[in-house]
Amino acid sequence: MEAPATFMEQPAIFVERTLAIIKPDAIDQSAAILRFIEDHGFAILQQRRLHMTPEQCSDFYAEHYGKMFFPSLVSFMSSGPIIAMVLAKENSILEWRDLLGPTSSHRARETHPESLRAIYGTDDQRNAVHGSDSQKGAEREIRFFFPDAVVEPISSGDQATDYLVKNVMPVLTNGFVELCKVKPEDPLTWIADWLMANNPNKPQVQEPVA
Ligand SMILES: Nc1ncnc2c1ncn2[C@@H]1O[C@H](COP(=O)(O)OP(=O)(O)OP(=O)(O)O)[C@@H](O)[C@H]1O
Repeated sequence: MEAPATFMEQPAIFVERTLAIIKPDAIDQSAAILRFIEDHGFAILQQRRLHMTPEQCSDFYAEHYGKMFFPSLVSFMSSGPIIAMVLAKENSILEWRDLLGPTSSHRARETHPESLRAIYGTDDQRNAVHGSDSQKGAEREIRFFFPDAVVEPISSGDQATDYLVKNVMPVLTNGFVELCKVKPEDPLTWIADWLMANNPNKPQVQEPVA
């Protein structure tokens, strides 16, 4: 016997988060860089503008401690405001690194002229933008700038499907059935109101006894 048709395709969601920074040398170009980020399909989950102290910069770039360029890197990164962001997209760590281009802006202009560092960077150090280089790095860096952020990975694949099937689809399906019966002129507002009225998780307020 044929399996009954499901009401809706079950979604498969694969999301990865990365930390991006617009560095002090490119802060005046932040509107264009933010547009570039959104045009490339990244969701900006969190965003904050801040001015780091030299101590915070030393902590953030601790892996480079002892290198020749470390003192000037700390002084550059603490020279003005930055924008730190959590970006989300499938394969976001690699994809964002690709869009940045090589570390040196000079080299980026030679080999990756379309990259952000080629367009907005100046030299080997003032290279406009940063991106985490691994999953572990992304977790550490996201925690560094957004300590209150949820740190466990965003649900993906089967885990996300299970969550939606268990917690969202049954109520949503009932709502859609009602929606199809009523066929209102503005279906989105109608379904939003219906969900507010039929949310099984809404707090039950007891009427005061007269
Ligand atoms: N040779 C260098 N001279 C001056 N500054 C440098 C040099 N190499 C790296 N830097 C600075 O230190 C930062 C961190 O260097 P790293 O090798 O981690 O490069 P990256 O991973 O491409 O950059 P980021 O970590 O900022 O995304 C660079 O982005 C750049 O600002």
